[in-house]
Amino acid sequence: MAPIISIRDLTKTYDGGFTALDGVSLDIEEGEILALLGPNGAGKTTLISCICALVSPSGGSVAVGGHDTLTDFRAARSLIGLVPQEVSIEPFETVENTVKFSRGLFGLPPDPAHIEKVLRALSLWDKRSNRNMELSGGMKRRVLIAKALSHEPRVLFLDEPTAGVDVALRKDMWDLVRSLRAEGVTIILTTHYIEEAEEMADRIGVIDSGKLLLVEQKSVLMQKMGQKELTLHLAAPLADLPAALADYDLTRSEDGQALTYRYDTRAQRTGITRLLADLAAAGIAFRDLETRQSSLEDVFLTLVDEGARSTTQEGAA
Ligand SMILES: Nc1ncnc2c1ncn2[C@@H]1O[C@H](COP(=O)(O)OP(=O)(O)OP(=O)(O)O)[C@@H](O)[C@H]1O
Repeated sequence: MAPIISIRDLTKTYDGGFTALDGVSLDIEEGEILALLGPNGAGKTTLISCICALVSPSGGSVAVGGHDTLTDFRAARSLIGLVPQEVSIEPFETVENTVKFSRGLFGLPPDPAHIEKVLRALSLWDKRSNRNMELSGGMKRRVLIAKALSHEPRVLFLDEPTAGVDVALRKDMWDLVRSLRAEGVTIILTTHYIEEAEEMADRIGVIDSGKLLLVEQKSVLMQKMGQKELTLHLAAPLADLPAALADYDLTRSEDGQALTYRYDTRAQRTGITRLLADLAAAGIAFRDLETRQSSLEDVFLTLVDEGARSTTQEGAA
């Protein structure tokens, strides 16, 4: 099946000369939840804004549902619901009218039943006659989501939807995201909460300095996370790894005082028993050991760190 969003070689250089996107290519499949992770200033909002045609790219192309966002803007935009990071709603308008108005902006006929469904799903039905200015911060965020869903989009963008919201609202939001996905809506979210991406996403993309460093199925990343490290602090420093241990995924510390063995926690055999026997046979004794589980956060930090180093090297070359 053709991807619902197809991004090719997208670049964005802002007027001041800053390059916020640097050759991003990505296909997003219909019905998936994609989480975009990246540090502050990585380019996540710029990417979303280019896909939603709020920011004009400097190069490359984006198609949504087969419609080019530049040459076929209206058709592309009508498929998209966007929940922006910043809360911006008309303070004196009522909740219900705000959401109805949003639907009208897309040229769709009124559909009170749909508006009611959306407001109920977001626990806003009881507040429908309140003015936006009378709502709490969390409720205003819900109104933004209701607006984004008012025209029944096939793709929903959530730009840091849970930044600064309480646990209950966060849970509600994720329930809603799950039910939308069940209806076939494609969801792209940015978040700083790695656990959230871990829980919700089908695929995870890591972006830094305007470059997409990785896009991977969560299950594949989880496999990487399933890695554990066993560090052996040796009784005496080791100058070189003996050839008898060459088959193990072993790293010698710089000072030769420690050996680190990486293994998959879900593999049938970890290989630790055999390793310890082979170490003893090679005459290598250890005085202490520790184990450590790598997390998605480790994977993320390593990628961002490696990305930063390769960018510095490119700059120096
Ligand atoms: N209108 C603009 N003019 C100039 N530079 C901009 C503009 N908007 C964003 N930038 C710059 O582009 C880079 C990427 O910004 P962007 O908002 O896309 O990052 P982000 O990944 O969404 O960050 P955060 O996690 O902090 O929201 C930043 O260095 C930012 O300062």
